Amino acid sequence: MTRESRRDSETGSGERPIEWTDPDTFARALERAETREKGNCFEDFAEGDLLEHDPGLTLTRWGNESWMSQTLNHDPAYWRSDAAAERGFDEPPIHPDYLTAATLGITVEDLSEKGGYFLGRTDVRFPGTPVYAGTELRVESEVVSRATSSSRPEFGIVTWRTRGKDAATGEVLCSYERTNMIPRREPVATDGSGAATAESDGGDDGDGDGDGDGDEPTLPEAFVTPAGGYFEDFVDALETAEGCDAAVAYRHERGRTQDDVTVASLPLATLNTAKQHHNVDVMADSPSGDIVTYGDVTRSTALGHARSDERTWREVGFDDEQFHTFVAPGDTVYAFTRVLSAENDASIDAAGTVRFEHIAFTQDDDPVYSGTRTAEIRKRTD
Ligand SMILES: C/C(=C\C(=O)O)C(=O)SCCNC(=O)CCNC(=O)[C@H](O)C(C)(C)COP(=O)(O)OP(=O)(O)OC[C@H]1O[C@@H](n2cnc3c(N)ncnc32)[C@H](O)[C@@H]1OP(=O)(O)O
Repeated sequence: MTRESRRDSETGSGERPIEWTDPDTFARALERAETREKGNCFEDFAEGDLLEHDPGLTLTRWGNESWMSQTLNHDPAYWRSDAAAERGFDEPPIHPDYLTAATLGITVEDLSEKGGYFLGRTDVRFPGTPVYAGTELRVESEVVSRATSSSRPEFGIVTWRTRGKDAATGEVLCSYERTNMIPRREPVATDGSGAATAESDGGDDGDGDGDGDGDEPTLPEAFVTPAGGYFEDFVDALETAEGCDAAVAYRHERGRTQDDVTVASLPLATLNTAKQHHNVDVMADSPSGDIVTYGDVTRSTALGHARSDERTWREVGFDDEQFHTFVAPGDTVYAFTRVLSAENDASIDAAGTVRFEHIAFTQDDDPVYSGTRTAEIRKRTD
C-alpha cells in the first residue's frame, strides 16, 4: 500500500471511484474545490522588498526576430550582419524594445499576474548594451513605494525598480521604474460616497490644461515636418519652428492591426503570464471585455513606425511612459511624433542626440500610449 492510499483509507475516502467526467458531478466538484491562486496582491508588497524572479529567458535571435518583425521594427542593423557591422555591432544585436519587454515579461508572475492596470514606466535605460543572442537574462525587482488609490478602493498603486541582468556576469542590461494598480485582497474602507475622488481632483474641468476654465487645450499654429530622418533634418525643423507658434510634429503612415500573434503570442514568448493577454474566458468579465495587447507590444509597434522615418544610430532611453487605455484584437496601432530637442552630444561624432515624444493611437484616434524617447540619430555623410 502506498503512503497516499493508506492516508485515503484512514480518512475514509478510500479509493472510491468518483465520476469526474459526469458533467453534473464535475460542476459540483468545481464549486466546492479551492482554487490554487497565482500572483500577489497589493498587501503582499512592502517597501524595500527585493524579489528575485524565478523565470529566466535566453535572449535568442528567434525571440528577437519574432518581436521585431511583428512590431514592424525592420532596422537592417538588427537583421543583417553587414548593416550591424556598419553600426559598430559585432553581429545583429538584441533590440532594446525586446530586451525591455522580456525583462518586464519575466516579472509579471510575481508583480502583476493578479491583474490591474499598467500605469506607467520611466527611467528605462540599457547600461549593458549592446546585448547579443545567447545571453541569459535574470531579473529582480525592488518595491520602491506603495500608495493608496483614491479613485479605486479595490486597488493599490505599487512602484518597483526592475533590473534585467546578464546571468553570467551580473551586469545590468536593462533597468526601469514601473507603476501598476494592483488588486487589494481587502478593499480599503470608504463611505461609498465617492467623496475622496471628488475632493482630490482639484476642480479640474477635464480639458487637459488643468486650469478649470473650460478652454480647449491649445495647439500650436503650425506643425513642421522634418525633410528627412537624419540628425540635421531634425535640427533644421526645430530651427524652422523656433520663434514661431509651431511644433515639429507629424504622424507616421504605417499601422498594425492587433491579431492573435501580437496580442497573445508575443507576450507569452517573454514569459508574461498576465491573463489580460491570453485568457479570453476571464477577460470577458473585465472592463475591456476581451484580451488586450501587452503595453510593450503597443509601444514597440508605435516606435517601429517612428523609427521607419528616421536614421537611428542607438537607443538611449525612455521616460514618462504611460498607458492610457486598452488596445484590443482588431484595433490598429498608429504613431504620432513630436521632436523636442536635438543636441550635438552623442557618443560618436557621426550622430546627434534627439529627444522625441511619441504617441501611439488607434483607428479611432484614441491615444493609448505616450512617452519620451532619447535616441542617437545618424548625421548625413554626403
Ligand atoms: C504588462 C501589462 C500588464 C501588467 O503589468 O501585468 C499590460 O501590458 S496590460 C495592457 C496595458 N494597458 C493598460 O493596462 C491600460 C491601463 N490604463 C487604463 O486603463 C486607464 O489609464 C486607467 C483605468 C488605469 C486609469 O484611468 P483614469 O482613472 O482616468 O486615470 P488616472 O486618474 O490618471 O489614474 C488613476 C490613478 O492612478 C494614478 N497614476 C496614474 N499614473 C501613475 C503613475 N505613472 N505613477 C503613479 N500613479 C499613477 C493616478 O494618480 C490615479 O490615482 P488615484 O486613484 O489616487 O486618483
